[in-house]
Amino acid sequence: MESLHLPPPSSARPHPVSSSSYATSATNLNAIRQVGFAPLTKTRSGSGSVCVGKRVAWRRRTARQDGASSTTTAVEEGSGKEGLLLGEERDGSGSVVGFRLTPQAGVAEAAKTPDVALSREKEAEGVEGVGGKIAKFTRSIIFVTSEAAPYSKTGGLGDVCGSLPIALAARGHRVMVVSPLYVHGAPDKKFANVKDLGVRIKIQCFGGTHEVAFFHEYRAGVDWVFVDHLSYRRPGNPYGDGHGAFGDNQFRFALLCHAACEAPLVLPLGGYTYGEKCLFLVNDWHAGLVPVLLAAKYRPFGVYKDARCILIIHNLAHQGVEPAATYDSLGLPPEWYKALEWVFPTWARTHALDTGEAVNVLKGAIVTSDRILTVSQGYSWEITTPEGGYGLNGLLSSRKSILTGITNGIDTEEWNPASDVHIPFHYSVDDLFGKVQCKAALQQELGLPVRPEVPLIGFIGRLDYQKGIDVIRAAVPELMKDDVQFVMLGSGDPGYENWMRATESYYPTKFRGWVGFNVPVSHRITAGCDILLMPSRFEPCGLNQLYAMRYGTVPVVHCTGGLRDTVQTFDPYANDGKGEGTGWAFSPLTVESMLGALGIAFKTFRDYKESWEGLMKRGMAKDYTWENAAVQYEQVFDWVFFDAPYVQ
Ligand SMILES: Nc1ncnc2c1ncn2[C@@H]1O[C@H](COP(=O)(O)OP(=O)(O)O[C@H]2O[C@H](CO)[C@@H](O)[C@H](O)[C@H]2O)[C@@H](O)[C@H]1O
Repeated sequence: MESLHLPPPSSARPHPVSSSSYATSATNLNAIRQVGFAPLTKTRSGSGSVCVGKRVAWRRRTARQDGASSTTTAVEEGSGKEGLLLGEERDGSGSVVGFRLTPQAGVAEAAKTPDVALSREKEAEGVEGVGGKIAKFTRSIIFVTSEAAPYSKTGGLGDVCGSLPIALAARGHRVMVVSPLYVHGAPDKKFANVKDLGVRIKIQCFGGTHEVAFFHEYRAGVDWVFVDHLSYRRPGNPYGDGHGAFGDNQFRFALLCHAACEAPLVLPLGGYTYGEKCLFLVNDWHAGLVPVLLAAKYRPFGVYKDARCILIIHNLAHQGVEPAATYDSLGLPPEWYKALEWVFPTWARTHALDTGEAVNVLKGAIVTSDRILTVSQGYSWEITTPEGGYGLNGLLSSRKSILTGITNGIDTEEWNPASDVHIPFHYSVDDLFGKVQCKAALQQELGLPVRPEVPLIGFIGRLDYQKGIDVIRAAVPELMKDDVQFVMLGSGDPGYENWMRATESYYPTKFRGWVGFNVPVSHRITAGCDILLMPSRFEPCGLNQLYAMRYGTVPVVHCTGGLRDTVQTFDPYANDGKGEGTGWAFSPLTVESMLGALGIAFKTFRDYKESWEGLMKRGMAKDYTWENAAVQYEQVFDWVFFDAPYVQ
């Protein structure tokens, strides 16, 4: 299919008109958009940090200045006419959550699109979703995320935000995913079906007014919404390029959050907006300003008072911390500074005059969200401990009663050894011959000796401290003494990338290091290896061990977080000698204990073929479908609506 080249938003585009025709509290919205959160006049302490003690005085001054904070303009060229009310949309409790309007000129196309209209009607009539299961209460759900596969992916976050929305939509929920439109240069096939909604909003933050546009694709029952702004249109991945992280990431993701808060109010998807009574699912720090904005910018004006927000933590190590002086740019009222305030302990400060003052977006999300979820139960406990809490353990402990974990699912269509388009041979739990062929094909592809009797170990992941890559590096000389083969696929830290290249030339018949991000290769490694190694220092959930088990590849993992929850150490004596378990989870994280676990795995692979087959088959039989996880999410959705909003 011919892919689209998307032009950047510009003032020459169709002129937006008032959004007053939408089914929202228009008067209140206008009030919000007219209230100024103008930047404060800063004074500085000796260290260069903003002096917080002066804030109140500045606030009074700026309150009189009254610059518009966020102006929303929308819909169709020129008309400004209100749509005709055709009907209402009600939730499970009978409350009106949205109105069906006659489509306005700018949105007629979306409403007319037959598959969109038809599937939305089917949902409304209660036609059964995938697996014949529909949620008891259906909700309007807004995912906010920095990445969503297949449009953007650098790791597991993209996988989750590409799959969970579809699973929830299949259960009858109305689901929108808001993420940036990362396009650059040549037309990008991934965005070939994305259409400009013709809606522009103006967001006031970072000392200026920034216009963003919304693009849209309705796919697999989900409204995929892409926020378009020049700052997302650059080479590299969503967060950085060869020179490191982008310096304006705080701005880029603040913009995403502002736009995501407006999306349910201004986007007439399928003819009508999602409305105010919706549930935001915000993922990691990039989306962390959403609950703060709901509490600080919208609720004081009576907007979103029935909405709720759940923070999903995929990785606590990244928190969106920036100098305290940047607070004034975020487009938040000055009196909410404390929500984001973050003071580094004395030992972490760089010099004697450093006051350690910063703003921490994830902290802001933790103190304003209605509930907090992590991507496994084990991790939800770990982040309340000093070892796993990255400084936020105290705060997270204080919110323990609303903190839960749900293990991620996997996309069982993309990751299915019986039909995977990326692997050369197919197989299933009933016929494993294809796996033997996949191993031979992988050895051949990598230029390794084709030897079925040699255990082939794989590693896939970011070359990052989190993934225990230093432990692998320290263990390789010892590991390579054994008759094994090892293939690593990863990118990240240039030091480790160079080490992988050097190791390959040092052990040409045993080691391969594939530097880069390559999804088809990751599938072939998952299918072709006997063992998947994951010595992660911490792992909120981990997806590769789940993919591995589904492909009959036995995981050897560090016993932490989601790895501990999902990989059960092999016990050959259990079950009347038939054995139990799906892999090995070793602890502590040392070279010795990792080599010890690998040694047992090699012995089992070589000498106990039946036990090995049992390990493979038990892993392949595990149910890690998103359908399963979605049902658990729904339980949390019910809980979040039982309670009043945490910040009113
Ligand atoms: N070089 C490469 N080439 C091709 N594919 C590659 C690759 N490197 C990684 N991938 C893929 O990226 C994904 C990585 O997912 P993980 O869950 O293992 O880790 P990540 O740390 O990114 O995610 C964070 O979020 C997820 C989702 O919640 C949590 O499971 C996890 O614990 C947490 O750290 C997998 O799909 C993997 O195959």
